[in-house]
Amino acid sequence: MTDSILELYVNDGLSDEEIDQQRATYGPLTGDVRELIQLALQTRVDADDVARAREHLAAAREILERDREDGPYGTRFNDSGRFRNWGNAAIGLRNAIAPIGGIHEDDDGRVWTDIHLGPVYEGPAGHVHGGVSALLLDQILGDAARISGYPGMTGTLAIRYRKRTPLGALRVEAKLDRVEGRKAFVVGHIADSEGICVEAEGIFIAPVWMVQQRDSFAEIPRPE
Ligand SMILES: CCCCCCCC/C=C\CCCCCCCC(=O)SCCNC(=O)CCNC(=O)[C@H](O)C(C)(C)COP(=O)(O)OP(=O)(O)OC[C@H]1O[C@@H](n2cnc3c(N)ncnc32)[C@H](O)[C@@H]1OP(=O)(O)O
Repeated sequence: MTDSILELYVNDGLSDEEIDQQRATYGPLTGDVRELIQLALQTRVDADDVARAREHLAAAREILERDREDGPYGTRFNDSGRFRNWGNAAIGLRNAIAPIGGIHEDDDGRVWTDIHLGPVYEGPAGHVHGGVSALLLDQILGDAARISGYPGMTGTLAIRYRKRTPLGALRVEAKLDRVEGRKAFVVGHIADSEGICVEAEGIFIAPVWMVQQRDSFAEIPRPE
């Protein structure tokens, strides 16, 4: 069965140089917008200054809207096999709400990231929103499955919030536990400097269309 999700896996024919150029152009824009999101929450300037700042933002929007796409970014790749999921809500390079900047892989298959969650990810006062923790774990557990050779969609994500997760510096990590047929079982956690705050077990299931696509690649593509 052809799955409509495949229509969002597109070879856009860009050269590696063009991809690098896009990264250099749009990455810093994402960083600026990320800072703006936090400023919108934290600024204490008065109404006149807010009005002036909004005029500048309107001018910036007018420029950016001159040439834009509609709809989701999807997953794009080129002839040399570089994959981009730059719209991804957890890790996308062009997504200003994505909290993860990049991931590390260890030789033993452990995947981890060190992140700093600012006040825009707040749930309980001063602490991380539980849904944001789930977002982080879904991504890093999914990446651990993929990097171990078993990419899949999240079938089940079981989360145990063991203690409150403070905003600030956190480590998120995950590792493949076992594989049964099309199901990859992955375990992971979020920790602060004093230990584990949130634990998770995920079951990542390779849909049939993904198994077919995966088999046509020499190795599982690494999104950038
Ligand atoms: C050009 C392609 C390139 C390929 C390489 C790609 C690189 C990929 C890059 C990146 C990878 C991803 C990294 C991202 C991380 C973030 C992931 C997300 O946030 S995903 C969004 C949230 N998840 C969904 O929206 C899923 C929605 N659900 C579904 O699509 C289906 O239900 C799916 C695929 C999960 C299962 O559907 P079925 O039709 O394949 O499953 P059936 O055939 O019924 O069952 C297979 C086995 O799985 C069990 N199963 C089915 N559903 C289950 C579930 N929900 N939980 C646990 N087990 C389940 C069944 O009991 C069965 O087990 P038994 O083989 O009998 O032992």
